Amino acid sequence: MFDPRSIPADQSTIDALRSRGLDYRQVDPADDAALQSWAQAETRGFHHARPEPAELRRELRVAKQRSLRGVYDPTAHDAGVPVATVDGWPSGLSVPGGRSVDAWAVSAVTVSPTHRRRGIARALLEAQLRYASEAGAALAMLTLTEATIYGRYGFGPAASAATIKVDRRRVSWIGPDAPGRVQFVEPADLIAKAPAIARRAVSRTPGEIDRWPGLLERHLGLVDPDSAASRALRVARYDDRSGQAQGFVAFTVGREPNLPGIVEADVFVAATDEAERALWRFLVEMDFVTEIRSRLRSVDEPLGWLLEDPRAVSMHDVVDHLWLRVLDPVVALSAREYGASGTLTLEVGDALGHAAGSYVLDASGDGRAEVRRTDDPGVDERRTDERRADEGADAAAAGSRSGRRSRGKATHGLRLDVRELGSIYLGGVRPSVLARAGRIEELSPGSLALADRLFAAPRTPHLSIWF
Ligand SMILES: CC(=O)SCCNC(=O)CCNC(=O)[C@H](O)C(C)(C)COP(=O)(O)OP(=O)(O)OC[C@H]1O[C@@H](n2cnc3c(N)ncnc32)[C@H](O)[C@@H]1OP(=O)(O)O
Repeated sequence: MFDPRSIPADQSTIDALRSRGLDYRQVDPADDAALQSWAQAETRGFHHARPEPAELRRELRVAKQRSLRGVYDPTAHDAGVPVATVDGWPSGLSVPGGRSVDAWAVSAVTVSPTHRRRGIARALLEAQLRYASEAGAALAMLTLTEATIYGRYGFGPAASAATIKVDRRRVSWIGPDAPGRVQFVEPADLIAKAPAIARRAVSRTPGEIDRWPGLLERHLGLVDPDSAASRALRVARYDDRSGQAQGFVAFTVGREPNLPGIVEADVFVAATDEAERALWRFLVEMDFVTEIRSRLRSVDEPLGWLLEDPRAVSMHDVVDHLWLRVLDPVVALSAREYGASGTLTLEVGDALGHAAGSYVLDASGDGRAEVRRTDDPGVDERRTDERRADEGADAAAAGSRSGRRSRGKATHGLRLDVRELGSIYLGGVRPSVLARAGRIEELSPGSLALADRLFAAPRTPHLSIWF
């Protein structure tokens, strides 16, 4: 895996911020005091309380693997605490068809209220995109606080999430019985198996990203196991008929004396549909509760179809959860599978340059597509050659497919900005919807209908964590 700490600080960002009297630098992963100051600035930037000591220790462990960057004001009262923070790291992103594409996660973007609106965030974000390109990421990605911040850097909303609430009194299960079993497990006993289950859950869901070391420990309450929050957490695991662990939920039941409780199940990891059904059934049939809530669930949950009364399930707080920014359209578009065959030109605009150009996407009926850049064929051929070399065994298959396929001139095309390309990439937003909003231009009749069919994904994209 590419080590983000090896990328030197971006010189143009250093110069731009120095001209404003500010220092931009990477936080030394060996300097615990500097990491702590960075973490304090980040929690303050998000208006959070100061972290508990155990949480701070966990953050430092994660931080040592990352390339944290900070902006420092040498004239400030405490010049060792950054006035702005950002974190970025390489991570796989699951795409339709079951592959993972190399992407770059951006997180922890904060600028102190004392230094806002001086262009610091812009400098940090533009540098992150350059690091991502240097690292070979085909896309950058983030989850965000406010939806008005990141469009200007080429990000578009690509996968939604929602809070699911279930009225326990209306629950009557009509779905199939699971052949395996759900059982309670202690978090410490699950942690050895949890990463493998999570990995399979991630790979079957477009929009999910690789889990990083330390995340599952936090989800299972193992960072500070004696805290009240950790002691309230219960964990149940689903094992299939052959005893293979295929999913787990971590939940709390909040209740007042003598009153039924409310289940809060925000950690819900299922590597198979069978595990997903079994874990839902376990939660929604629980006695002595009135409601089951789960945040960051898919907007396409099958739960309503498993109950006699689908209105027992309601969806709340639907948000544009995952935002994507395409950096290399050839690699990004080649990684996913497509829902139809056909040839489509994409004329992509990008004010920051990374993805700007004209591309032809040539999809065969087997789901794969060949993508090439048409406005600079030399660059495209080099990139395609490198990609094929990287893909090893896939190269032979790709070669034989391209032999079968016509390289004829594309007759269908769209003109769009890189933001819209990010939004349609995983199949969570139909190109025709963005065209209705005036954000995609159809270059010839039939192009939108073809694009809708091509970009359709068999599974609605979904990201179930914050990062
Ligand atoms: C991936 C993540 O980490 S998401 C987390 C984002 N961070 C937060 O929400 C924490 C609280 N907010 C902040 O720390 C800051 O307000 C930030 C980071 C959002 C913005 O930092 P600033 O340094 O003030 O932004 P900067 O001066 O570079 O502004 C760049 C542009 O973004 C715009 N902008 C900045 N913040 C916002 C906002 N909250 N809403 C809308 N527009 C914004 C500016 O107006 C400017 O617009 P322009 O392109 O027309 O010139």
